[in-house]
Amino acid sequence: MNLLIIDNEKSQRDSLAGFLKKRGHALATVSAGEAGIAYVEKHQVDVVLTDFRMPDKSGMEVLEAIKALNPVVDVVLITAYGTIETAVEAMKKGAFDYLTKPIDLDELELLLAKIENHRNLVSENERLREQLAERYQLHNLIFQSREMAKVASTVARIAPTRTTVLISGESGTGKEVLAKAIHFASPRKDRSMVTVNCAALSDTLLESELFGHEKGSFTGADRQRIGRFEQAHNSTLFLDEVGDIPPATQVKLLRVLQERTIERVGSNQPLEVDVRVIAATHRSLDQMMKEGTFREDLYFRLNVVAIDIPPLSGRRDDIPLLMDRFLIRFGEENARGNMQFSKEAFDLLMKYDYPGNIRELENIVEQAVVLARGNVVTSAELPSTVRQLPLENKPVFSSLSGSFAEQVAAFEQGLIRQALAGTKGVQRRAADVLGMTERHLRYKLQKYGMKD
Ligand SMILES: Nc1ncnc2c1ncn2[C@@H]1O[C@H](COP(=O)(O)OP(=O)(O)OP(=O)(O)O)[C@@H](O)[C@H]1O
Repeated sequence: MNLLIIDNEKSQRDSLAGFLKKRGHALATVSAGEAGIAYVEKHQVDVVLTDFRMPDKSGMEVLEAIKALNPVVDVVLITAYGTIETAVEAMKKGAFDYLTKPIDLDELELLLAKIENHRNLVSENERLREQLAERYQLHNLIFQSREMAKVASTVARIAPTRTTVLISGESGTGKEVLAKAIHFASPRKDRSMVTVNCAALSDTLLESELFGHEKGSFTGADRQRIGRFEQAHNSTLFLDEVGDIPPATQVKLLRVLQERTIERVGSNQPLEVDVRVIAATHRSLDQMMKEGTFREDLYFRLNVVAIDIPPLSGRRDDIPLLMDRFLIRFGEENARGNMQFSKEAFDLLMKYDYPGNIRELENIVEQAVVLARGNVVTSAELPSTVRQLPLENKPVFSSLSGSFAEQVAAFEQGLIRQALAGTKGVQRRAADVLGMTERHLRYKLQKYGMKD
């Protein structure tokens, strides 16, 4: 360990130092309290052995100062007059222990072994806690909004189980990202998550995709095929766009979920599978169920835990963090170094509604990074839908030309026009809005030749 001895008596310092060096510790010595505190401030120290009575500071003051600087340092007080009171006070202030003079070297050695043991345990605990935190830090899921924190806490609760989860949310809100986050926070994380996009396949193909088929079971089935359920054995199966599963396949899916066995198309041999199913939909299954296009029994099987991801416009607190992370990511991917948004680009992106949700934000930032000339993304690189958003703090005049008087006049006219537009031309109310008398407003209108 790294030890520091603080003692004003040279003989005591030297004898302790000699002994401790021989025991393999790294050692520093100082002769006063203040110097000891300064040393701790600048160096890595594990244990401080400090004398109790010193001319400049008491051992108790040294103890307090060191603990305030770095609470991880263990402090041992050395006192000539061991009284219960001093011991109690020292322990209360956070000393690891105290020793009485003359120091019994065996006792000192035992004490240091105890400290070392304790420190190892503490760092082991910290490591375990970090590992735990890492596990609960959701894989690739960026958020800071309260809405998503709620989602994340549900995920943390249900991830370790095998419960079926139904994720709903608009397109691009991150349903697949969330499914992966659940998978990676689950005990199944060491096997890959298997994904099926149910909307992308025709009825027959979807069935064989999900459950596999035997050779010759239908035209074109020229060899046996392992289905996604079998592939996802002991892992997670993500059924994206589950609302698009046709009714006949819905029945089969329901049976698999109930019985936990599958049959390949063209076989009646049941195979047991242990699969956790996460389903996602951008459609309202609730509505589809009412309309009779989605089976009620399947809906309840899937909807054991329901997670609804709000659209990005409903959790605007996530926007700046996502902007920032995407800027870093695309900056790195395109070897553009440290990128930044100009103030105007930032304000516009903060204002936009993102009908395409996170996917749209991601695309906008990627495109802007690619188009940017230097390291700054300006509003010129943003799509016109974003660029054309009105910004309240936009200057009234677009260029600084003309004399001071001309610019002030233009500014005043702009304000007056805006106020009149807001009050549908009613001058009395416009004057109120502008905080001037009606007479003053009329004077200005006349002065600028504006329509009365
Ligand atoms: N919380 C998030 N943090 C980081 N990236 C995200 C997050 N949510 C979504 N994304 C990104 O946004 C894009 C869309 O996400 P994803 O494919 O998961 O959405 P989806 O809801 O499944 O969309 P769809 O319904 O269209 O399939 C992806 O590129 C993903 O990386």
